[in-house]
Amino acid sequence: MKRYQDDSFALHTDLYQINMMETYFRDGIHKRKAVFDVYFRRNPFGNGYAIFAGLERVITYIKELRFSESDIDYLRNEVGYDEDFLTFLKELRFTGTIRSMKEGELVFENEPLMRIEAPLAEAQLIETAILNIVNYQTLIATKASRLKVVADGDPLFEFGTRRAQETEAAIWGTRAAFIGGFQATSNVRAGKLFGIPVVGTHAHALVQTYRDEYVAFKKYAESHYDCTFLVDTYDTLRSGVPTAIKVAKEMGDKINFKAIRLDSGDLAYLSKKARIMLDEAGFTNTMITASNDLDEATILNLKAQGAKIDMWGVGTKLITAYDQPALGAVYKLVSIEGKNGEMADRIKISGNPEKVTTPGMKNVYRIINRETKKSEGDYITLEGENPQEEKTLTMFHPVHTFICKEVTDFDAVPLHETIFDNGELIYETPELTDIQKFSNDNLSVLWDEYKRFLNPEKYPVDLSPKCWENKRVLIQEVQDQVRRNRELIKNWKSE
Ligand SMILES: Nc1ncnc2c1ncn2[C@@H]1O[C@H](COP(=O)(O)OP(=O)(O)OP(=O)(O)O)[C@@H](O)[C@H]1O
Ligand SMILES: O=P(O)(O)OC[C@H]1O[C@H](OP(=O)(O)OP(=O)(O)O)[C@H](O)[C@@H]1O
Ligand SMILES: O=C(O)c1cccnc1
Repeated sequence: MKRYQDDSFALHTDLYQINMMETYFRDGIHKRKAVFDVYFRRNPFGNGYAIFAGLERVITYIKELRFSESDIDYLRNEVGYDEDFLTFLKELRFTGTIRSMKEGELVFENEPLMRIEAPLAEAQLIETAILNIVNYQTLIATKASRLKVVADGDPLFEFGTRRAQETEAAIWGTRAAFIGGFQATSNVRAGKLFGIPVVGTHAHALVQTYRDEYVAFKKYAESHYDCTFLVDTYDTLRSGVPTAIKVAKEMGDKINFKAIRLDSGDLAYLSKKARIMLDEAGFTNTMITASNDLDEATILNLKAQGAKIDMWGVGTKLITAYDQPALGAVYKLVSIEGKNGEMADRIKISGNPEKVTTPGMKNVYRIINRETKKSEGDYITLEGENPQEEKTLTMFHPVHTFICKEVTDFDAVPLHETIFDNGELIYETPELTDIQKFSNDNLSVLWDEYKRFLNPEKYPVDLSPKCWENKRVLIQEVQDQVRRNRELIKNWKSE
């Protein structure tokens, strides 16, 4: 096959999206307004919350969305669409409205992270890329936030590029990790692109190159002011730590003996012993960094063992979301314009009540108790409802409706921002450090029960009575329709 230039993201979609676009185009309904929700059904890693990330990349994708000449050539030559449809694709730009959670926002299961209102064909096309971006970045930001909670204020460094699922995952995963609370990265390109602080020690290769640990540390010290020596190449306590101390003493003020790094063995035992050796040599400010397949469970455990580790380098388990590599966010149609121009809500039924979609154009509010300043839960309304106007909010679980509470003195904080308004980008992405701060500050509205690392309490995400009634009516309508269809098929078979 001829090779085509990789010059656009428009084909970064599943073929079925373009096939559906073609059906809508042939039927003349491709310009009807459709509304889709992006949401996930289970918080990742058994966590009590997730951290939303990915919006910046979604914005760039939407802004630049257009089929290039080579895209059209490929579709014409290799897939075989007709010219009129190809002309439509060629002229396509995103003209819809996107409302979204801000990056760094605390988000929960079954609430719309993004709401896309756009001509049906456009909204259909962008599903795959949006999910691709948001699923991964939200997963990594959440993993990073879990690590931050257990690190309890210690600096966390992202070391994962070499183990990431390809280059873009490393870059955008690093950005997501920073949003979730990591302090720095070893990936220099991520530093350049996003302004994330870069950090680096040295690898075992340096010691292997000079063979002798003393020579290696000395050469490194002669070429760098800030020194972190990796002390585990041969024998951490008998050779690595004493050699690092010797070199630091010899170099005196010519270097800043910042840290040693432990990368194997029993990190609790070695760090305690190394701490004593450093202190006894007068290097009380020299810190200990640990790495080696760390994750939140290991860090928590090392802390429980009294490990004397000050900084943590986390690679594989963070950047690959090792224990749960997919978030599972979905993109579901919730409303569509009818022939008469009026919007008609749509539902998708499932045998599992938690998988039944919530129809209608919706908004999400965080209900903050004015007295405690803590969140009572998130509250999903239909468009046009304003929960702030209610004196008393009745919040009930959308499946187990007997779980119910009344809230009176509250602020209803809208969580969605308008990003694109009829195709026009009206949102300015904040500085990454502000996003990180926003993400960190947000955690203070959650009671500790929702933040705990193991078996957290389930955070309420509730529907307004109107939203719930709308869903109930649609379920009824679909059930009636299924019954009618079954009758028709029965009659047709017996004819
Ligand atoms: N005291 C400790 N308590 C709990 N887990 C630890 C402790 N010390 C190290 N670990 C973790 O145990 C795992 C040890 O893995 P592994 O046995 O592969 O490392 P290693 O043999 O020490 O080093 P390597 O094989 O990388 O040279 C790592 O995930 C590490 O972070
Ligand atoms: O363990 P991770 O959480 O994935 O963190 C990144 C790992 O990458 C490096 O090891 P590698 O064996 O690739 O190289 P090095 O030890 O020779 O530096 C580093 O020493 C860490 O162990
Ligand atoms: O700088 C480091 O210590 C580092 C960088 C990448 C991976 N592992 C360690």
